[in-house]
Amino acid sequence: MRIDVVSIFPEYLAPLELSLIGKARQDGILDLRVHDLRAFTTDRHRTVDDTPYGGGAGMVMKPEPWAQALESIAADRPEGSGRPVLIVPSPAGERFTQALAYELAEQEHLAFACGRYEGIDERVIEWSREHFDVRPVSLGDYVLNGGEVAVLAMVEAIGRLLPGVVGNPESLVEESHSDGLLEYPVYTKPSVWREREVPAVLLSGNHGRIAQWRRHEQFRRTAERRPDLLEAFDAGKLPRADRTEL
Ligand SMILES: Oc1ccccc1-c1ccno1
Repeated sequence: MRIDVVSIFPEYLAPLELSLIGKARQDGILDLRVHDLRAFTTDRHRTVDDTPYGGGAGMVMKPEPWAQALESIAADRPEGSGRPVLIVPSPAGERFTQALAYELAEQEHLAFACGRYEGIDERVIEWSREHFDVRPVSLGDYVLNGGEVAVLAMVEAIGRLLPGVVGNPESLVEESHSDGLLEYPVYTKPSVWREREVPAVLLSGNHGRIAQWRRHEQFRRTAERRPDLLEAFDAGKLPRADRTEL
């Protein structure tokens, strides 16, 4: 998979050089490129923002540097790859979910546009549809100062689903949201810790009963913490987690 990220703070994406995503890049599973939006400006001050039409506080990101950056990415797309997906992190986007992570992990080429200030001139989003499948995406119902943090989260959630990134693909199957429910609680040695015991069933060696207990714990936790997920589960709206291999 090829991923391009455009930001005025490219160093914000440095954590993607670490751990599993960093290793996936070294192994050639993930070709991730970070671009400084200011490299696509032409004025002496490398200006990327200006005052909003219609007034209001803050500044808006100018359209032309974005068009130059995105045209450059579209022109450099991998040989034979389909239409790239442009993900625009935004509080006004569709919700990022595990199902969307699976969907995006199947793409050959993703581009991320990290907005700052009050956002990117809307005409960039419209213009981008000429070259990309454009998806405004929100991490959740809260406000960040820019898209970089959202990109870190999404690239990790997507990248870890690619074949060869996590050591044991089985671990992708039994995690929160993989089957529409929250994951069960986990325990390790010692069996008694500060007078707290591990549930006896987990020490029984009875794999059928352990599986039953774990499933019950998934439903109990989901009902307690995320009843909204339980409704979706009951309605059969499961995320596409039926794949251990993408
Ligand atoms: O609040 C934001 C500002 C810029 C880019 C993205 C966001 C955001 C908030 C939630 N998900 O994305």
